Amino acid sequence: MAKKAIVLMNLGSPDSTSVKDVKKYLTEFLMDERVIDKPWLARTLLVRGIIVPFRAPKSAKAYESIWWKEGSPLIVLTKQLQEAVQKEMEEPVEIAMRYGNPSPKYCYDKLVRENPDLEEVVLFPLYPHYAMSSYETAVEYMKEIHEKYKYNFRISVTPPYYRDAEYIYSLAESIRPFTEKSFDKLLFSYHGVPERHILKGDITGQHCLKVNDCCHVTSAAHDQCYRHQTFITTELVTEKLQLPKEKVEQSFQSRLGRDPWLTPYTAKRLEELPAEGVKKLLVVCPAFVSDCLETLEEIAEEGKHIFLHAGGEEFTMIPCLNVHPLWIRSIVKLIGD
Ligand SMILES: C=CC1=C(C)c2cc3[nH]c(cc4nc(cc5[nH]c(cc1n2)c(C)c5CCC(=O)O)C(CCC(=O)O)=C4C)c(C)c3C=C
Ligand SMILES: [Fe+2]
Ligand SMILES: [Fe+2]
Repeated sequence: MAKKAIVLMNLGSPDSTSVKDVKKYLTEFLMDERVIDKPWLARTLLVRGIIVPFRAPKSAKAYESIWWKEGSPLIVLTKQLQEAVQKEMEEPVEIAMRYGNPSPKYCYDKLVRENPDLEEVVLFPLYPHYAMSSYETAVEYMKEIHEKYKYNFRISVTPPYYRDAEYIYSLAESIRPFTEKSFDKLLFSYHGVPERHILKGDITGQHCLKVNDCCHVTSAAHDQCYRHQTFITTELVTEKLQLPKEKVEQSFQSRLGRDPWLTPYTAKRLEELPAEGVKKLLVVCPAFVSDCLETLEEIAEEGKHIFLHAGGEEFTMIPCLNVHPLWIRSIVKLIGD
């Protein structure tokens, strides 16, 4: 029985690849006001009336193409991560998903049942970067459930670790073996967000996407600027791997809807790169620490197809950190800090 416990928090997946389960998952996900930041009525009409009915059958097919016999890769890999971290820690380690299962309440209840003297829970978001639609919503929801059900333990939160030396080292070392054979470019493809989210998150109200080269000009806004934080991860990993700048590029994937999202868009760059002389491409997706639909389907299947169809010759997707031993080491270190 422990006084302190760790919760690894991830996004979540549908319970199965059935259209019904995918609809339920997408509705919970997209009705989150930190994901689709429109007033409740507009969001409800858009999500329940348009996005979910049209998207669910397509998403269900996409999930089917990557589903493992044990379940969703994201959930299976997060469980594997839990087991690997647990081996290195005395405190109990649990997982909780922002949408779907296992839910935050299920996770807290299990911890309390098994550890009646629990005093503190450390939340570890499996997102290296701060975004309203990922890190923030996960943390705020865990806090909301904690308050709603009046649990007796206190919670603390691991800050975004996008520039943490151990994290950068683990990411760089996971990429290194792929850079040891010949390649033309390494593309860092991050999950995108609407530009509006970046403007909303700007605590100064006058920096993000307003100042020239905003993400490289010092600002208090950067503590919550997803775009800035992704650039820093790319720059630090590039430095660590001693790669020439011209062999590295950054883009943003997974755009939903017609609003402007962060650019350049990955799909567009994959189509353009072969004509620019890039024939052998490596792609890494550091917004995700566990492989998931967005890496296994959107990049490794769809992205590869776009690139090869446009004249590319070799496309290699570098796996996420998943259960890389250096990543486990950095999680343990970050939790201890
Ligand atoms: C407005 C829509 C979305 C925003 C903003 C968004 C931000 C965001 N998402 C992740 C991580 C993941 N997203 C995943 C899937 C996914 N994302 C969206 C929409 C937005 N995400 C949708 C609709 C979906 C579902 C699948 C689909 O229909 O395309 C996943 C994979 C989940 C899985 O089960 O494998 C992850 C992980 C981040 C980090 C982020 C902001 C930075
Ligand atoms: Fe997403
Ligand atoms: Fe910025």
